Amino acid sequence: MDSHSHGGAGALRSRSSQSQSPSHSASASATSSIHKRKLPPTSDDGGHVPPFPPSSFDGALTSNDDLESISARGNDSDSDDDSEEDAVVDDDEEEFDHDSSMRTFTAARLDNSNNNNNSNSAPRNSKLKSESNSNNNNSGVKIENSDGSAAKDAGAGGAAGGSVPGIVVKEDATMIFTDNLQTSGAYTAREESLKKEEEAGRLNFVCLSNDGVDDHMVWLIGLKNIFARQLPNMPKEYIVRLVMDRSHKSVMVIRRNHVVGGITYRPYVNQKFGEIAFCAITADEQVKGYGTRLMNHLKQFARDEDGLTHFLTYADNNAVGYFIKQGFTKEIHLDKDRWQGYIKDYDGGVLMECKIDPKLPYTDLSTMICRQRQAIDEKIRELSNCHIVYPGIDFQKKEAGIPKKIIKDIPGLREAGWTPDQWGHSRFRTSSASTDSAANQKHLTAFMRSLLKTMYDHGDTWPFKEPVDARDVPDYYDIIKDPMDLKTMSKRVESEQYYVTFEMFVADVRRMFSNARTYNSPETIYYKCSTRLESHFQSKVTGGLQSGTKIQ
Ligand SMILES: CC(=O)SCCNC(=O)CCNC(=O)[C@H](O)C(C)(C)COP(=O)(O)OP(=O)(O)OC[C@H]1O[C@@H](n2cnc3c(N)ncnc32)[C@H](O)[C@@H]1OP(=O)(O)O
Repeated sequence: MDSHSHGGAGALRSRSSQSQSPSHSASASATSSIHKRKLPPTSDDGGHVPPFPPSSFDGALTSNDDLESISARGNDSDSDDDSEEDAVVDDDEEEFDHDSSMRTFTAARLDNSNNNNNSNSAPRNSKLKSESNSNNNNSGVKIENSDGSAAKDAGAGGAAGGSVPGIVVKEDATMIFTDNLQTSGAYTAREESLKKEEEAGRLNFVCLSNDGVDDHMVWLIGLKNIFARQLPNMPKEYIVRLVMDRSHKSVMVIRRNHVVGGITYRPYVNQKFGEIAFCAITADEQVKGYGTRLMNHLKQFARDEDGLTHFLTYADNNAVGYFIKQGFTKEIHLDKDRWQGYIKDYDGGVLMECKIDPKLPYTDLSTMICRQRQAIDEKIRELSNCHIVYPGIDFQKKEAGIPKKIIKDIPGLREAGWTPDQWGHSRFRTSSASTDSAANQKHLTAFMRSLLKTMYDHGDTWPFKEPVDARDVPDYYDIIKDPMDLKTMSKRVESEQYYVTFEMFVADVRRMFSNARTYNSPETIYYKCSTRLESHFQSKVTGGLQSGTKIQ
């Protein structure tokens, strides 16, 4: 990138819109002296300026200077620069003054410059973040049948959810992805709603160049005004010149016959790439999805009408994020022979490239994404039952979190892949399959006692025998909020009342080991002891269960 310096402050301008930082401005320039566009010898304009202004606008805009002369004037001084600009865009300034959206932007910009002298990208980004977050939150809505009862078949691999009373199956994927945009992601939702606006005729995307048609000229001037406001460091003459240059085209968002924003680009048809010169959305319509939809229309148009395969642009530093989201990269893969010497260089910007896909339905991406999500959802349904919602259990508790009655089966547990041989997750039963709960408790206590003994006998037990003494380890209880040790567990076992299920006992053992690994780092002896003792415990549980006591 060229980084020539310029004599006068008035010359130091870039396309940069939002960054008001003096340092940024001082390094940023897009005046003709660094504007290195090299017109291709075979170019349709052949290097000469297209007729401008069009006949219908005679007198409205009077300057059609070439860029070199703009640069020369721009270099003079601030006041020169201003007066020159005024001479060129006097009439347009009128429009600015009457454009409330522009006033809003100016106010916002002043606010920003008060709050943040270097760049307003931070507040801008936080706004973007919060918007997208709120959208994302919406997308977390759980979809179930509205009546909560009409369960549907779970699909190929699914359980027979439809026939089980009380089971709720999430709504059909088609419904989720086409009728409920909240679940479809912020991008798709925005694209879809703008598409609907287009279909209803309230929004239009048009691609025009300076063709002399009155309506088109009004729109082009509206777009030029937006660029001039949104890219304040760009010389206004330069904007006028490119927007009205007949070798450039502009894709515009038109709402209620007013321009909301647009992109001006120059198609290099022979080289099959386009150069995006300017891109902006009017201030009070930004971050509503127009920029994305505009880019999608541009890509579709440039591919289908101009036969382009790539776009290049010098993205302003503070707009790089936007361009990345539109598929642009900083790596330029396009053969240099195709573009070097053709496009304009800008300071304060990053050269970025976007490959235009030959097949993608750019203006209907939302439908494509919805279908992809639907296909993935269907695949997940084939492999899992996670869309089936079971009614749950009536888990009545006494004080100590102990079930009043034994729960025979938890709905959905077996369907989720649970098998009775998974230790630690089952109710304790002796092999005698006694239904006498007192006898069961006795067997359970004996089994737990034997497990504690085998741990006590193990050589790695010493760190776990007693509760950790806070005098020895002052911060232990700051970090470990739920301590456990073998002595405490022994007391609980001997009470013959605490551990009424084997899971409760196993939970305490696991907590004791996980505490040790939370507080201590892996290379410590405590950590290693916990790992070894736990595996010893596990093997004893398995062995004990196999030899007479079983859980189910
Ligand atoms: C080549 C050049 O012209 S470079 C100069 C680019 N133009 C400007 O900087 C002028 C001021 N800015 C604008 O006019 C607009 O904000 C544009 C054109 C950059 C973007 O248009 P918008 O309508 O605001 O974009 P849209 O609402 O579609 O946002 C698309 C995504 O880009 C993000 N985005 C928009 N602007 C920016 C930005 N400046 N930086 C980072 N991300 C951005 C949005 O948050 C959104 O992200 P999400 O999909 O994750 O929610």
